[in-house]
Amino acid sequence: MLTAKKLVKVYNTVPAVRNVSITLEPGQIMALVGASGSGKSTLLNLLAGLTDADTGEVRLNDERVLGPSEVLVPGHKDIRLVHQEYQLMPNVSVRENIAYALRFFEKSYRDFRVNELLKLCRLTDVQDRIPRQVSGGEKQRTAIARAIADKPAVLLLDEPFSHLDLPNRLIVRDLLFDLVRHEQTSCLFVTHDATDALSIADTLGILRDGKLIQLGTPVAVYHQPVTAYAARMTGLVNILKAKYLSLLDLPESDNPESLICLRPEQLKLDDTGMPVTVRAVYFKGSHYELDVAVSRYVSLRLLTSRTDIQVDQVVHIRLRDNELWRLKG
Ligand SMILES: Nc1ncnc2c1ncn2[C@@H]1O[C@H](COP(=O)(O)OP(=O)(O)OP(=O)(O)O)[C@@H](O)[C@H]1O
Repeated sequence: MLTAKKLVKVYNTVPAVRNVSITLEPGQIMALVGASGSGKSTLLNLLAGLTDADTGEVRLNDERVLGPSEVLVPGHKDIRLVHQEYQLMPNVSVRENIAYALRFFEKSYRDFRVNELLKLCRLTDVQDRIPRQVSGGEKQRTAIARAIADKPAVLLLDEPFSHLDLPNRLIVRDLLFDLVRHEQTSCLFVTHDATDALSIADTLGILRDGKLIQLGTPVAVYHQPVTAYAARMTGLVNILKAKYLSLLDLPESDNPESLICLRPEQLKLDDTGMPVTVRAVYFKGSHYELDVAVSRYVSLRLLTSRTDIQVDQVVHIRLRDNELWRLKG
């Protein structure tokens, strides 16, 4: 189990990580989501023992993970970090890049394990190519295969999905899923886009300005975000002041300035609902996203499978159930 307790890191005067505590169980996938500059990379480096914390500590089971000022070779043997740039050896094949991580093992085991990793990471067909002859997705999977070759307890990934197209994102998502299931590796990745995090993580954290402002299951964070930032980081959302609830035929709350979070799927088209004007229609493949004007000041997003909605059309909308989520800020 990897635990971080009250980690703090300040660069000169810039606080990059503020008092972050997390626990990562074996076989668990955790995603930390945050905007650019929220401290994601710094936190990963602290967890990997590659940056010294100002205060706080990281432990793997009962052992303290030492920082670079305390050891000759920075990093912990059971914790691996896959960087965004992959850092592969450019002049040797995919297979040899992976095998290098196993150079201290017997050849028969090394061959067996490399074949297993090539299969797990869907790289068998490109194993003899050098990195510049494979795609970005394949490079990244090579970096993951190399990182997990000697079965570390913890795999940390910096933005594993950000440079990949959709098919490759799905391959990496499935790969991480298989990895934790087959090898009981703990996996923590950071990302600025929660789309993949929501579907794969057991636990989702929201980082803002170096602080972990929320930690919970993806379902809980998605439906009950603590702030407007957490709501926006986890998907499409309507955020409106409580004083506008009457426009939706809902009772206003005691504090008219408090913020209400309404996910688009909580709204539906319903002929008995409030009239609104369609401002835009976006085709999303499986459905359409509508931007509707409720008043001069309030517009909302909702989803529909109807194909007949046009811009400027008046439609009627209603809340699916009367459950509203109030944000704290
Ligand atoms: N070596 C450094 N020296 C000074 N400030 C730094 C250093 N590294 C990061 N910072 C600052 O610390 C804060 C957190 O940076 P960090 O790179 O951890 O964020 P991030 O969430 O990973 O950002 P991004 O998504 O853009 O990579 C930022 O304000 C950044 O400018």
